[in-house]
Amino acid sequence: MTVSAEMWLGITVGGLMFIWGMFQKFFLNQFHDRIGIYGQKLVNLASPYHEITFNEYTGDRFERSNAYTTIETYLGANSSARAKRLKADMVRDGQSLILSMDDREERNYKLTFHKRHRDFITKSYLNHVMAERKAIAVRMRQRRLYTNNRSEQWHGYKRTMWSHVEFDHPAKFETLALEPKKKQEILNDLITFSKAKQYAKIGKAWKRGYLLYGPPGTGKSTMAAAMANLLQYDVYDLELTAVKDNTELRKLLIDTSSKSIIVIEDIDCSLDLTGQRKKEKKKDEGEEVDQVRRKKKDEDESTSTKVTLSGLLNFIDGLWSACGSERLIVFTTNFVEKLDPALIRRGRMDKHIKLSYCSFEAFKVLAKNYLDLDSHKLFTTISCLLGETNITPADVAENLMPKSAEDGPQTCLENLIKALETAKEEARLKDEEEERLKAEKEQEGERLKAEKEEKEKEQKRAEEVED
Ligand SMILES: Nc1ncnc2c1ncn2[C@@H]1O[C@H](COP(=O)(O)OP(=O)(O)OP(=O)(O)O)[C@@H](O)[C@H]1O
Ligand SMILES: [Mg+2]
Repeated sequence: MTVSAEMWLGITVGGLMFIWGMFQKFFLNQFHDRIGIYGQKLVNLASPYHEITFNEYTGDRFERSNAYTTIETYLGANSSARAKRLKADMVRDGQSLILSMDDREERNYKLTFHKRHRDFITKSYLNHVMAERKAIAVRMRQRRLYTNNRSEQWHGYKRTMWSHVEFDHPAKFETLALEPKKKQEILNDLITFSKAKQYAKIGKAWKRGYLLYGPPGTGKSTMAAAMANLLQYDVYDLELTAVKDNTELRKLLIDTSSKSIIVIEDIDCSLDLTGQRKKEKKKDEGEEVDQVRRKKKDEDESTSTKVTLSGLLNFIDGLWSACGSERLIVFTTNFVEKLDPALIRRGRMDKHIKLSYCSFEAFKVLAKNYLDLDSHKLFTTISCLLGETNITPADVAENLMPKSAEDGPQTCLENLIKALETAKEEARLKDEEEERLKAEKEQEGERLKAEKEEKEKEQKRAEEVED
């Protein structure tokens, strides 16, 4: 072959390759696409199934699609159970791992359904997924315990009315020592409240007030925490003595989120009967404070820094709360009789719950909690003693707690019996002492009466002699 013949062949082969490339690019690809489209149409015609795809990212926005994240939450663990590539994250307690889909895993969800169910899927099912997703998000979120800051901290760069920490209280209704009937009643009330969307429909703020009263150590604070845990609410622990006036109180309320429980502990100590906030005791240690200046300061305080009863009533009535949001208000007190009736009338404090000394039923809950006991031969003795003396659940719990590793249930129950006997003896001595004081007082009264009578007689006699 000559050089020119070789060159000609080379050019021809090159030309053919080029033409084949062009043919592929412009004709075959289009042909292929068309086949794809028509093929899919044909399959769709034949197949009764429809499909919705939810891509993680839509359009050219670099934001994750809401629909995708909704489904991700809804499917929860299921989606990662099927994924081949997983990534692990440490959860907040640092003790367990959460597995989720790896970033390189293809991210979209496909919902396939029979075309006859199209209406059901697009109208009902997807709405259900969205509603469920909200409920799941509420269940999963880390709840918070808020405490109110003094208003001096409300301004500036880090201004916050409420400071928060993670709310991690272990209290549960199951472990609360209370008569089962009473416990069930409270549980029913709370659950009915949490589902009562009609509150908003009838124009009533979706809130409910609970007044928990009883002696110290009967579980008022524990119950407030159990309520928050049951309903999965945040807790706002409102310290009224740190609130300057009604305006501040209103601002604080506006700044609370929905699905929350606002707790005011020992309400009787924060507000006195006349509606005047009790002044906080301030220690003026060391330096002598100028009397005049101090008087002026007190006057200023009494005119400008107080939360009044009516301010608190407005607060409770939810006049300032956003409608439709779920809020519980809980007051605790040791002295219910000290509270203004207006403050605790039904409608404001819808439910009054008396927490009292430990009954046998309540003791059984504590024995189960602390010793995992359902029955024991010492229970009869304990039942008798509980009927004869007053002891708080806090004291019972304290005695049931093993003091050392060797302490078994028998020892703990014996400790409790000893404590009950001591309490009974102390109560007997106290009663005796009271009786003695009463008798002494009566005797003294009689003596004074006799003395008075004797004096009167003497006076009469003296008058007769004079006559
Ligand atoms: N009814 C109860 N059920 C279970 N545990 C209880 C109960 N009452 C008290 N306790 C235990 O006693 C401790 C003190 O209880 P809590 O703080 O709830 O009492 P309180 O009624 O709020 O008292 P105070 O009036 O002094 O605020 C709790 O940590 C809890 O372990
Ligand atoms: Mg308390």
